[in-house]
Amino acid sequence: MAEDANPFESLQSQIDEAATHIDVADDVIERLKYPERVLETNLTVELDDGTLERFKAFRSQFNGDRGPYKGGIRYHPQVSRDEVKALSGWMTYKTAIVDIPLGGGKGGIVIDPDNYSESELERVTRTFATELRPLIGEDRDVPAPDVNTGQREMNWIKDTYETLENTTEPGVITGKNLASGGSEGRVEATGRSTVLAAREAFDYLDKDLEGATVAVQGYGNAGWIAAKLIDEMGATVVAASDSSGGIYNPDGFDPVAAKDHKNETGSIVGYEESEEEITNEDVLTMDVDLLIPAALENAIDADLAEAVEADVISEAANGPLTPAADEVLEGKDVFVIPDILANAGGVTVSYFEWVQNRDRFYWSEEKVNEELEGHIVNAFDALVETYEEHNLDNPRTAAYVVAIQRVANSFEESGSWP
Ligand SMILES: NC(=O)C1=CN([C@@H]2O[C@H](COP(=O)(O)OP(=O)(O)OC[C@H]3O[C@@H](n4cnc5c(N)ncnc54)[C@H](O)[C@@H]3O)[C@@H](O)[C@H]2O)C=CC1
Ligand SMILES: O=C(O)CCC(=O)C(=O)O
Repeated sequence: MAEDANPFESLQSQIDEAATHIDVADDVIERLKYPERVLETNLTVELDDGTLERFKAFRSQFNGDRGPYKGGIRYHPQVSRDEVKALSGWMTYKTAIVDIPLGGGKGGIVIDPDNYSESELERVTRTFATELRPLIGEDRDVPAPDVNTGQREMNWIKDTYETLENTTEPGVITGKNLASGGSEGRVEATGRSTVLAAREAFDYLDKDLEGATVAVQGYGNAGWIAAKLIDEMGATVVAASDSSGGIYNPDGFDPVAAKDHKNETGSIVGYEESEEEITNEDVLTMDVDLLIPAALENAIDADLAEAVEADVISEAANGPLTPAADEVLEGKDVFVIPDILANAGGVTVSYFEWVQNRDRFYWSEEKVNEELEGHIVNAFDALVETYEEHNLDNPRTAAYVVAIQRVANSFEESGSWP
């Protein structure tokens, strides 16, 4: 298992590294390294057997200089205050690199949803929504899905908020289903940007995506869609894993059938096209052209990075590399497309959902995907321009240079209170 780095410290070291390449004053950088505020709350919820259980929950509002705080809500036993703070910081620089008028936030509940019934999860979610009510709103803070949450939870939060506020405000949350005001293309958006960014990187590096081999770690929303779309672009997905283990076929397998198998059995392990069952570490260190980490933070530490053989990494997950791993991979000339760009499709289409909710006018899937592609290609071009102009060794630093500069500009141009 990879050694754990504190994700909040990882975020701060990424900011510090980028800060050495930009002309932003130290006191402004200091402001950009910490959340503006963090809600820590305890949700007391009645279980189906009538007993009460307490769940710790957080919402971090990192930065609102460029617009309302924006970012997902995660349900996971490892959710912690520092994790949520880091994730909200990454959201701030993510919305900046893709240049959408939003800030950064993130939330989470310390819970393993597999251990609770649907009605218990609904009560937990509605209790959290009640706690969040004074903080959120379409012009204040707009949550969305993340690990182990999806349309169902977003619909519950919207309904709770609208009921308590006695209003209609679908833009208070994104990632809803279509009937509740969701957007076409939101479910696929994170995986879509991961592969669009990979396509741009392959083009930049003069590498052929057609026939390229791909390994995907994590087969949830982000990972499986990335596998499906990269397969459609002509690449060959040879390995994938989820929390139960991995599958491998040197000739490639059908990502959709692998997902069907996971839906039926709970895991991709045992999928019939797999020639060999492999470990999660095998997936991360496989000799492939493209590696897509799509699970959780700290998947690759410095030791594992020594064994990584991929040429390009497109980070669907947030924070999958520790800073020490980043350094090792930089030394090995692995081109890492940073999370804040690679997985920014999710928040970009969330932004489109928010725009559509406010306009009460809905777009076709074709328009959503076309607009998304424009934002990702522009962000990649901005990264490359800065990468070359500053002669940087790490694309992540280039992305942060662009993003920090944009957030700092908004802050500085708003003037100051006496
Ligand atoms: N859902 C979204 O719109 C967005 C998600 N992300 C990031 O993508 C990553 C994955 O999120 P989702 O796909 O939404 O979550 P999900 O809950 O749909 O899927 C997570 C997947 O990771 C697997 N997993 C967990 N631990 C693992 C391990 N140690 N080894 C291998 N697989 C493991 C799970 O089995 C599951 O297949 C997270 O870092 C999340 O923050 C980023 C941007 C947007
Ligand atoms: O769709 C959103 O607003 C945020 C998605 C998210 O949590 C992320 O990009 O990490």
